[in-house]
Amino acid sequence: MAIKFGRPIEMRDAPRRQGERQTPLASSSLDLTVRPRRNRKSEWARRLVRENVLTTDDLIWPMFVVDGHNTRTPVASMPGVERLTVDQIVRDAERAARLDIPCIALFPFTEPSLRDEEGSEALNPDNLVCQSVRAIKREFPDLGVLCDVALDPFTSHGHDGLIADGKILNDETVAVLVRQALTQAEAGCDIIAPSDMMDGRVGAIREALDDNGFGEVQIMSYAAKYASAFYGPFRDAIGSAKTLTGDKRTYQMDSANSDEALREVELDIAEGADMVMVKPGMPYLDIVRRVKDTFAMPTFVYQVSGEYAMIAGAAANSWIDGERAIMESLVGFKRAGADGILTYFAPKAAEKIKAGA
Ligand SMILES: NCc1[nH]cc(CCC(=O)O)c1CC(=O)O
Ligand SMILES: [Mg+2]
Repeated sequence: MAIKFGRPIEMRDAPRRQGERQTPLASSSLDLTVRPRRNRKSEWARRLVRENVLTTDDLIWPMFVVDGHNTRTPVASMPGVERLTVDQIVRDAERAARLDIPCIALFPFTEPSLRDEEGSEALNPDNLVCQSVRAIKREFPDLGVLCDVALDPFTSHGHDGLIADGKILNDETVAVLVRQALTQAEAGCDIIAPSDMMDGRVGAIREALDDNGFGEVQIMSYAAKYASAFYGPFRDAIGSAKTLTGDKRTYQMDSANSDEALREVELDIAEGADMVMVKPGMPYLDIVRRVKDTFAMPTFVYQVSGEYAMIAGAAANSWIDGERAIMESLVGFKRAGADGILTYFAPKAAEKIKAGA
């Protein structure tokens, strides 16, 4: 059947039956040959024609790590999400493994006293991220661990790179990011995920990993990352919201752009990215679709903190049915072409999937 704009051409002019019917219609009946509702008549019929499925294999669970012991601190703007001390991160890693979530992602809340202009704590082999990776890998070597590469959790100004005269320096920042990536790889990180949006960082990190015996460490590039208001709660969670000076629009993308996302993704693939990511998620589903269709790469999407807060906040007020909204938003990413989703809803969604719901 020829399809144009998603509709079979043959159907456009013939929605109704031609000629005489054997059985006369009741006066209120439409004489329709095609009734799409037939395929929705019951749960088994809907399951039979369902085009996309969400499985636990599609999920990456981002977690926040903080200094201390045996403590879980709620993040006010992300109801249900907590900052965890390293021992508690290991407990949630165990939960991830039990739920068949393939991979977790780690983000640190760095003590303000450890933050400086250069983000030097990023290079400390004993920083919270590295401690967590080692602790997790000791107990759960088969759980994937992704580490974010960017300086914002470690800088006093909250930017992802080094600053001089109010400008974010590109090449100087890349040199530091390379060292940060090596530090994380040394700790046992499986996937390096540069989220900084400096030009050329994927190639530089790939070369350094290969030169230092980390040829198997993957790179998931935040390739099309937009300057977004939806990162607000994340910046609360890592403690950079109050300190951030200005915004990130000289390095993160303009939300009005789409072709530019393809150019960014193309560059990161050429530089050696194994997987690419679009971020944020829900307002950028068109970008996910274009990236997947254009490059046929493993394509990930980040349902970011503000998206989480919108759903969790509305659900907490009973303005929406939270569980259904979560699953609907996640299958929406699959429908758009995503191979996987970073989402703070990962454990909840995995539990629901496992319960067969
Ligand atoms: N470069 C850091 C980084 N890595 C992931 C997020 C956002 C994640 C979220 O909002 O859930 C950010 C924030 C930012 O760029 O300001
Ligand atoms: Mg780029």
